[in-house]
Amino acid sequence: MILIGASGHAKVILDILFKNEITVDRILDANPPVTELFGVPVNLDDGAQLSKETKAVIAVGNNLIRKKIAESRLLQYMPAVHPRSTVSPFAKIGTGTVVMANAVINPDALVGKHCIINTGAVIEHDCVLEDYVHISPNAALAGNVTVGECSQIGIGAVVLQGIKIGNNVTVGAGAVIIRDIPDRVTVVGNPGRIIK
Ligand SMILES: CC(=O)SCCNC(=O)CCNC(=O)[C@H](O)C(C)(C)COP(=O)(O)OP(=O)(O)OC[C@H]1O[C@@H](n2cnc3c(N)ncnc32)[C@H](O)[C@@H]1OP(=O)(O)O
Repeated sequence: MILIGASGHAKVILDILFKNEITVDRILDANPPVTELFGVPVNLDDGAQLSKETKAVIAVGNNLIRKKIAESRLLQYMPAVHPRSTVSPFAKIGTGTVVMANAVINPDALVGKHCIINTGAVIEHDCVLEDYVHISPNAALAGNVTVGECSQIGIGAVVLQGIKIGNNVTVGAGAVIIRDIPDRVTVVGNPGRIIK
């Protein structure tokens, strides 16, 4: 297994992989901030081709950059699920998606590829998360919520049941979303209002 990205987010993913007794051989980073993380060497990512059989997780928090890397490098992307998260056997999570400690994903939720379900996040029944979504720590989606590609739900935000959130949306920390949100906007506050 390799990681792509050596940020703080990578530390959390390494911790999850270690807890699952998965060996990480190396970490690639286009601009390595360190030479090793928890004993795993960090190497310069010069864009060289890797075997398509290489198992990998993209440990990059920025949704658009994660998408760019996934689309430019065809590897065997793996999920990373913390053993103390709760993922229903009736939910689905896509390749490359990471699920942090204490997160809950309830039945019939569909979580796409390369998503981040961060620490303590709650994804209720029947939610649909498209690819490259990030649900930040302690954010909660009530039942039947839809979140479009590359959108981020900020730390501690809540989304009421049945709401549809568009693509490339940023929901600010602590926001309360009570109405559908169109594509490419930033929403903050309670009730959530569009500021950009
Ligand atoms: C493990 C991890 O760390 S995961 C990462 C978790 N991090 C997050 O969830 C961060 C979420 N990001 C935010 O909440 C950000 O503040 C954003 C994206 C909503 C806005 O950021 P920016 O685009 O830089 O906007 P900026 O800081 O200039 O604020 C614009 C206005 O919105 C207000 N504002 C910003 N964030 C919020 C918020 N969360 N709630 C209410 N108001 C807010 C500001 O006070 C400012 O108001 P003003 O124009 O009246 O002065």
